[in-house]
Amino acid sequence: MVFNTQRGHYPQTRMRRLRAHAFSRALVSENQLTPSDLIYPVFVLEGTGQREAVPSMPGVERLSIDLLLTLARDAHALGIPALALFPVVGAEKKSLNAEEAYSADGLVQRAVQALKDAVPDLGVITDVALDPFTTHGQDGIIDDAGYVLNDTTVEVLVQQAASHAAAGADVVAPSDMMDGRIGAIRSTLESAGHHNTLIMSYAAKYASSYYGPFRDAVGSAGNIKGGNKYSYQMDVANSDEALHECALDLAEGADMIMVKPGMPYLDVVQRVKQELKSPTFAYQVSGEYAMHVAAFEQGWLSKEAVMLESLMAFKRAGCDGILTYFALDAAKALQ
Ligand SMILES: NCC(=O)CCC(=O)O
Ligand SMILES: [Mg+2]
Repeated sequence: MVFNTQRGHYPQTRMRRLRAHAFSRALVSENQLTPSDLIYPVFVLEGTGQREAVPSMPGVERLSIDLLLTLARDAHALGIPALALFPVVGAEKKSLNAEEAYSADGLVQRAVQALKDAVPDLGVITDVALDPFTTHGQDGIIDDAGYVLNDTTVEVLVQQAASHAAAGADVVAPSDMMDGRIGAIRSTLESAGHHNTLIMSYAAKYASSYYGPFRDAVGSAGNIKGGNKYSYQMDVANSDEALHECALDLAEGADMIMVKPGMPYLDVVQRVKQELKSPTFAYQVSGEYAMHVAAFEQGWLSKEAVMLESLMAFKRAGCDGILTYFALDAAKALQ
C-alpha cells in the first residue's frame, strides 16, 4: 500500500473537508452495515410456551420451538438472512457417545423442520458438535484418559450433519475443530443428494475464555471434563495457523469459513479475508455480548451507538457477515 505523498499538504489538503457534511461523509463511507450482514444465534428448548432467561446474557432467552417461530418471523421481517440454532439438551438426553445428536426426531431436527415450514425464506444454520449431547461436555467422543478421539468423533459428526440436512437445514456449521470433518461431511452430503447444503466451517475457533456465558446458556459450563478444549481448539497466540486451518476447510469443501471469537480476533479475520478471498464470517461470542451489555446496564456505554460500532468493526476487518446476539436489536436500529 503506497500513499501518494504528492497529494499535497495542509492547507491544500484538509482531511476535515469531507467530514464537514453528512452528504459527503455518506459518499465516502468505505463500509456499510445492514441487517443482511447479521446471523442471529438462538437457543432452543423442549416443550411448548417455554421461555427461560440466560442470566449471564441479559436479553437472551432460551425458547421452545413454538416461541422460536415468532422470533424467526420477526428476524426475517427485519431483514436478517439466517438463524444459527443451538439446542439446550436435558441431562436425560446426554450420553457418553452423544447418540441424541443424530436422532431424526431430536430437538434440533424438529426445530429445523418447524422453522423451514413457518419461515421458508429464512436460512437455518445448525451447529455440528457434540458438546450439548455429551455427559462430559467435550465436543467429541473421549477415551479413558479424557482425550477427544478425532476420527471416532468425525464418524458421529457426519451422522449429525446428515440428520440436519435431512431435516432441511440450509447450512451445517461444524464447530468442533476435529481434523478432516469438513471433507467427511461434504462427501456424505454429496452421496445423500444434498448437493446444495452449505457448510459454514468454524475453521479458526480458538480455545477462548470468552465462551463462558454460552456454556451457561446451553448448560454445559459445569461439566467440561478436563476443564478445557486445548487439544482441539486453537492457541490464542496463533494466527498463521488460522490461515492453514481455513485453507484446509475450503479445500475440503467448506463454502464459508468462520473466525471465533470476534472482536479480539479481527486481525485474524483481516488476514483470512485478504489471503483466502473467500466468504468469511466471525462470531461475536457470548462473552463479548455480556461485556457490552454489562457496560450498557451500568450506563457506562451507550447501547445503540456502541453495538453498531462493534458490528461495523467486523465489516471493516473484512467480514461478509457476523454471528451476533445483537442481531435483532441491531437490525431494528438499522431500519
Ligand atoms: N458453537 C457455538 C459456540 O460455542 C458459541 C460460543 C459463544 O457464543 O460464546
Ligand atoms: Mg481444522
